[in-house]
Amino acid sequence: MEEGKEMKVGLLGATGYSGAVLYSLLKQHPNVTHIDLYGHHKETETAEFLDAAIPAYLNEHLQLKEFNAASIMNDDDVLFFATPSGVTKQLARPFIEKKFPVIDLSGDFRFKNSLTYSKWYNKPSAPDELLQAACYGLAEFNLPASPYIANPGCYATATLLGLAPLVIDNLIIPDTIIVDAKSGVSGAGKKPSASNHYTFINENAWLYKLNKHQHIPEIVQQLQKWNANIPAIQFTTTLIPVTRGIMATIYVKAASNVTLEKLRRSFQKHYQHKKFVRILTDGVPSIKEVVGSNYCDIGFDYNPATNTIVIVSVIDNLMKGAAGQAVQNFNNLFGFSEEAGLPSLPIFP
Ligand SMILES: NC(=O)C1=CN([C@@H]2O[C@H](COP(=O)(O)OP(=O)(O)OC[C@H]3O[C@@H](n4cnc5c(N)ncnc54)[C@H](OP(=O)(O)O)[C@@H]3O)[C@@H](O)[C@H]2O)C=CC1
Ligand SMILES: CC(=O)N[C@@H](CCC(=O)OP(=O)(O)O)C(=O)O
Repeated sequence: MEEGKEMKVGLLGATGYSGAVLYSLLKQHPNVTHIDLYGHHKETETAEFLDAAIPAYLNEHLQLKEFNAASIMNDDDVLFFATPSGVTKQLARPFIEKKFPVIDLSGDFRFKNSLTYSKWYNKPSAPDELLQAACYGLAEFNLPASPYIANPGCYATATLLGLAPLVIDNLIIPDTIIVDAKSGVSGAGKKPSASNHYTFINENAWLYKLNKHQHIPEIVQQLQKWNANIPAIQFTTTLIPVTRGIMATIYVKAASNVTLEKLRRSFQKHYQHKKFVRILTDGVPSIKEVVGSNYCDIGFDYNPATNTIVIVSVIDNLMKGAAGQAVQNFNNLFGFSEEAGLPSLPIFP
C-alpha cells in the first residue's frame, strides 16, 4: 500500500488507558484522516461524558458512536480494540469473516489453543476456528500474516524481545529461563482496586499472580516457535509504584562456549535494523529511559562464575506494551513507515 494512503480508523475503548494513548498516537499519524470512537454504554455517548472521562483531552470534544460491526466496516478502514479480555471474543466474528483489518490489544486472540486461554484467563475462549484466523503481532519478529492482529501483552513484549536473539541462536540452556518482571500501576488499567489504591502501592512492591500469570503461556507459545526445546519458564510479576513502565530482568544459564562477545553479536545481528529496539553497549537500562516512547531498551551481562546470563529489558507498558506496538502493527499491515505516528524520543527527564 502506498505511503500517502489516507485511512479512517475506528477505536473501541478510548476511555481506557491504552485506548486514550492510542487515540493520541492516531491523531498525529500522517496517514490517519479520521478517527471514529465507539462506546458501549448508551448513557455515556455524549461529548460531555468523554471530556470528563479523559480530562487531559478537554477541548477535543470526543464523541462516542454506538458500536455496530456493519457500519464500522462501511465507515472505517481498520478497527482497534482496546477493551478488557473477554470482550473481543464476542465481537470479532463479523470482522474475521469479512477479513476486515483489526488490531486487538486484548489477550482474547493471542493463543492458538482455546484450552490455554480458558485455563489462564479463567473464562471461556473464542472458538478455535476464529483463533486460527488471528496472527500474533510481536512487531519486530512477526509481520502480519492475517488481517486480525493480536497485539502482544505488555510483560510478554518485554520478555520476548529480551530473550529472542539468544533463543533463536541457541545460546541458552532451554529449561533454565527465570523472569522477574516489574510493572507500573497503569498496566492494570483504569479501574480502581485494592492493589492499585495509593495507600497500598505507594512505597510498596507487591508480587502477584505467582505461577498463575496469563502471560506465561503467551511467552512460552512464542518461545517454542523459535526453539521447540524450551519446556517452560519461571516467571513472576511485581507491581511497583510508578505510573508507566515495565522492567523484565531475565536470568538464564548459558549454553557451552558462550562468551559476552557472542551475546553481543547475537543481539546486534537480530536488532541492528529494528528501529524500536535499542541495545546498550554497556550497562543496563532503567524504566525512565523509555517512558513515553515505543522503544524497548535491552542491556545484558554474562557471569562466568555462575554461567548465568542476565538480560534487562524495559518498555513503556502503554506504548511498546500496548498502543505503540498497535500503531507499529498498523503501519506494518498497511505498508506505512514503521515509525509513522510514533514519537521519536522518550519523555525526559
Ligand atoms: N494497560 C496496559 O498497560 C496494557 C493493557 N493491555 C490490554 O489492553 C486492553 C485495554 O487495557 P486498559 O486500557 O488497561 O483497560 P482500561 O480498563 O483502562 O480500559 C478499558 C476500556 O474498555 C472499555 N470497555 C470495558 N468493557 C467493555 C465492553 N464490555 N465493551 C466495550 N468496551 C468496554 C472501557 O470503557 P468504559 O470506560 O466506558 O467502561 C474502557 O474504554 C486490555 O485487554 C489489556 O489487557 C495490553 C497491554 C498493556
Ligand atoms: C500491572 C498489571 O496488573 N498488569 C496486567 C497486565 C495487563 C495485560 O496486558 O493483560 P492481558 O494479557 O489481558 O492483555 C496484569 O498483570 O494482568
